[in-house]
Amino acid sequence: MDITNNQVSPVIMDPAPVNNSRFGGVLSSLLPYPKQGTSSSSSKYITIPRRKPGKLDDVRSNGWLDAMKASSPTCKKLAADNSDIALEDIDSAHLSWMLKYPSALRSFEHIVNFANGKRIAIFLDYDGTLSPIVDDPDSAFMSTEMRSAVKNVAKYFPTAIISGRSRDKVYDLVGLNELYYAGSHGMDIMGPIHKSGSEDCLNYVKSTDQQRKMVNLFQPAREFLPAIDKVFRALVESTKGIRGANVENHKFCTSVHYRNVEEKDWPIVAHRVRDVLKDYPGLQLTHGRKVLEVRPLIEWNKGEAVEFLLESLGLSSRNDVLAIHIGDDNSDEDAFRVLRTGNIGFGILVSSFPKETRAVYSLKDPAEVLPSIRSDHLVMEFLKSLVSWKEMQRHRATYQSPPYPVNSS
Ligand SMILES: O=P(O)(O)OC[C@H]1O[C@H](O[C@H]2O[C@H](CO)[C@@H](O)[C@H](O)[C@H]2O)[C@H](O)[C@@H](O)[C@@H]1O
Repeated sequence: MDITNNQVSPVIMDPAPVNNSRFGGVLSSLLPYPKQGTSSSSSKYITIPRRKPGKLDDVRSNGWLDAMKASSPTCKKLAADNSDIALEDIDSAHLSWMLKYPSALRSFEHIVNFANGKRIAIFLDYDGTLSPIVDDPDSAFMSTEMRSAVKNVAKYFPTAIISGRSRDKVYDLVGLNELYYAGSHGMDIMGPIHKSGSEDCLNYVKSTDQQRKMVNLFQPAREFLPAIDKVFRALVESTKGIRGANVENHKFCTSVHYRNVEEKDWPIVAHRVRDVLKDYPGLQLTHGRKVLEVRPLIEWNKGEAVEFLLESLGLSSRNDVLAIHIGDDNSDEDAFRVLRTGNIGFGILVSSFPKETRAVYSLKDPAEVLPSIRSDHLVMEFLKSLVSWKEMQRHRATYQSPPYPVNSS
């Protein structure tokens, strides 16, 4: 049996699953990938390994431009024609991709059957997941309906936003106090007081949240703050002549947007960024959706942030936890990977086009690719379905319990 779909036999398995004691060998046989690592331990948060600087990739020979072109491709059919798309118009590559990564909405029954009796934790990316992708990053607002869907989810399940934006910016955009927030690709986490009590290390900062409640800030890249600030200013300076280029400071990382730059000028963006980065061997470059992201060269990403939050919430090393991460971007792959390899849960990739992913499910299958159906609406539908399912379960539990106390003597 496979968690991805109970009707079709969809997923070609990797090598035979190993028995996973965390899940009593059950989840390992349900998820398509076997557990490879062990569960996280709090001691790993004391020192986060810094990676050795590598040689800076050459813009032409090493595929910066290919990656820039590949990031966030537009589905030609959608761009060219806003009219109805028949299912038969969707190419076979997409259909076979969908067999491998079925729609989380169409597989909902299967997901909740599997989740029954487990403690669910929800991790959500922001841009392209909770909000639609727009040209101006400052105008990427989530809808009021989405906000209320996320708020409802958080009533029943611990919920965290894990974004490439700075924590403050993403908090301003989401505006819900009941969530946990991890900004700068997980390098700035505001979470609960760590259950293991191991916060006495350099990476932790005690702070207060918007309601003046004591919280822990976990910032494993604090020493990079001056470098990020400097590189941000250098990038602003070096790209200021490029029409449409825009640089954002996200505190522990910085983004160079080229969505609004004419494609003929993309090589200029790539060269300028590369030239700046030559002076910063402690920083690395990653590719997002029409954005170049500059971040500290440390072993920390959205995947580590998911593990960290699970541990802080007292949800790691338990057999009954199911973590779900929903995201659309390359950086979300780190979270998908951790969930797969740790057999902790699964990822849901939001994508209109087939792509390699470590997620188990997708949102936007061929029928959902209609231009009138927005990805964030599908994510909202999934979140609402989870809430309805949970409410139904509670209702059933109340209805089935005897109306009077049972005398056990
Ligand atoms: O991890 P995320 O929350 O998805 O953050 C990744 C990047 O998101 C933002 O950029 C993306 O969304 C913009 C608004 O829709 C869009 O204009 C841009 O092209 C996308 O890449 C954010 O502005 C970036 O700084 C983040 O790195």
